[in-house]
Amino acid sequence: MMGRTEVRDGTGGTGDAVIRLDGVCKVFDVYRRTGLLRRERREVRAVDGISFEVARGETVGYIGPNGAGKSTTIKMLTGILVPSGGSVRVAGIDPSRERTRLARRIGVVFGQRTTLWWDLPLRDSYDLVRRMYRVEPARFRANLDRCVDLLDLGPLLEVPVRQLSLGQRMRGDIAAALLHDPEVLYLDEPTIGLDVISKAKVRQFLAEVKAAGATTVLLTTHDLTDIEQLCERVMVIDHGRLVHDGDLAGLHAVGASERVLVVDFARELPAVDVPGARTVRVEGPRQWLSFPASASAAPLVAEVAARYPLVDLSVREPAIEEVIARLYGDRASL
Ligand SMILES: Nc1ncnc2c1ncn2[C@@H]1O[C@H](COP(=O)(O)OP(=O)(O)OP(=O)(O)O)[C@@H](O)[C@H]1O
Repeated sequence: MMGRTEVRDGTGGTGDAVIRLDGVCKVFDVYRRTGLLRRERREVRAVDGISFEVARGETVGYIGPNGAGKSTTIKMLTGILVPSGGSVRVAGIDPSRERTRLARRIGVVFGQRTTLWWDLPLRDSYDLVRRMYRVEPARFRANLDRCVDLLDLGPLLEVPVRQLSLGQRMRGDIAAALLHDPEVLYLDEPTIGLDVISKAKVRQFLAEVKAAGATTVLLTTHDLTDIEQLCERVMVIDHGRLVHDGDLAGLHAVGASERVLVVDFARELPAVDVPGARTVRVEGPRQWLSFPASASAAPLVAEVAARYPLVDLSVREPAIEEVIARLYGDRASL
């Protein structure tokens, strides 16, 4: 299952790993009231023996269904939570022991909440970041100019954060996380709730960060397009365990997932019959054709267009949950 080949050094790890987890666990005690004065203790193993390494400059997707343990992992990587077992190193630092020292070396973006100051204009928030991390002025200016340029922040710098749209705020948050040149960037759902244009801007910016090669990125998302556009490697966590570590194609192959071509014809037709796909739904002139996610849609589209009066089409990606459900279905039947 672990589809990655790693060159190990004598210390049991890869030479240039910036993030290193070895047998990491996090157990929460959860109490449930069972009577007037009685409560029952239950253990939740949110992370259950995870080991992986991420090399310098890699952008890795970290995905899984709700409650899988992604946020718990990221909280251990930032030092907010102390692991119940195993060891964590980020840039050579044990996060829970040296959280403040680590903070200078990492950047964190949570899609669900902002790290910016709500009532301050973006520019003032950035100035506070500069002072907090004691970023050298010339470096700060260069980083800010680059972010303003690539994230289109120019017209927003004087606007208080609370007046920004979600997409604008997210771009502002991403810039704030990078102004101190972190070696490692954690992105927790950076495109959640964004419109198509904002999503594209965020992805394009992250692609530039990746191309520059200096930052190691761990990306948590429910949007497979984020992964497809940014990550050669994807790790899947479910029930606190790593169930896949490899490329996205490998995940689709293992999960036997399917994409759906939605076609609109000029008129109602019986279910179409084209090689490499099966028609799974017909509704008036619209039909849904399922085909393997690992296959290209191009030959299928060409075939349909050549044989039928095609008016419009779109391709629907499988949801991560669906891929993982299949992956698990397959494993359960082994
Ligand atoms: N502080 C806590 N106390 C008790 N249980 C917790 C706590 N934090 C997380 N859990 C539990 O640990 C498990 C993993 O949660 P976690 O938030 O890491 O999942 P996730 O993969 O980030 O999910 P989501 O995609 O919904 O954010 C869940 O069962 C959750 O209920």
